[in-house]
Amino acid sequence: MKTKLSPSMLSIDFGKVAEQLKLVEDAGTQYIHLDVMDGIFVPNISFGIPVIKSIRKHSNMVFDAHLMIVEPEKYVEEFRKAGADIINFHVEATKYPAEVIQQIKATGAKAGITINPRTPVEVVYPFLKDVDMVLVMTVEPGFGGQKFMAQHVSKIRQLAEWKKELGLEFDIEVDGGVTLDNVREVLDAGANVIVAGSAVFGKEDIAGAAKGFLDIFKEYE
Ligand SMILES: O=C(CO)[C@H](O)[C@H](O)COP(=O)(O)O
Ligand SMILES: [Fe+2]
Repeated sequence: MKTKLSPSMLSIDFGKVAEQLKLVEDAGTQYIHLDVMDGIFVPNISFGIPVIKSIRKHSNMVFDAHLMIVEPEKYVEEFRKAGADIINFHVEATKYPAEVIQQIKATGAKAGITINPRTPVEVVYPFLKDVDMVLVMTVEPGFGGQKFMAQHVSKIRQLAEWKKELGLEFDIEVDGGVTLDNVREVLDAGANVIVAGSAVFGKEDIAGAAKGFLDIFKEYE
């Protein structure tokens, strides 16, 4: 499985969105991570459907939406229409995870299920055969630029084991505090979609930072 970089737009300069998206896309970045926050599921508000719709015109990257919102089932179709290619929702945010997965797939998007640091990885086991992606949080969701919580790498390892045991193909995405210094730890554990916000858009040389990750990924091909 080819490893993908998914830089988080949370750390982009919102006055230079098109320009900075182009920098990472030209560097070879495949995905762009879109952190949607509602101020209820997480104690922060970011951006939503109209912003995603607007930036869709400026990028051909795969739009990897991370919905940190309660009752994601109310908005799945709208996020898909706005241009999301992958829709990740939190298992903690809905009473109906199985239904949300089917709802996402019915739109033609890929379905991802996400777990907070405090959620045991076993919670997603019943859904593994149905999802395209599992997103493991390595910070408390809500803010960029936090410190990587290394104790959650074991969840990635467990998911990689289940994937092998069950003969499944889902992606394992990791999100929160990932840098050039710790990315090998999550790649070694089995993650193949790497979110990095402050470690890409927070850097002076954005294209160079993205290339730094992509060069490390080559070691794993
Ligand atoms: O979902 C998120 C926060 O809730 C972000 O994707 C994540 O924090 C990325 O930013 P950084 O790499 O700076 O930690
Ligand atoms: Fe995220």
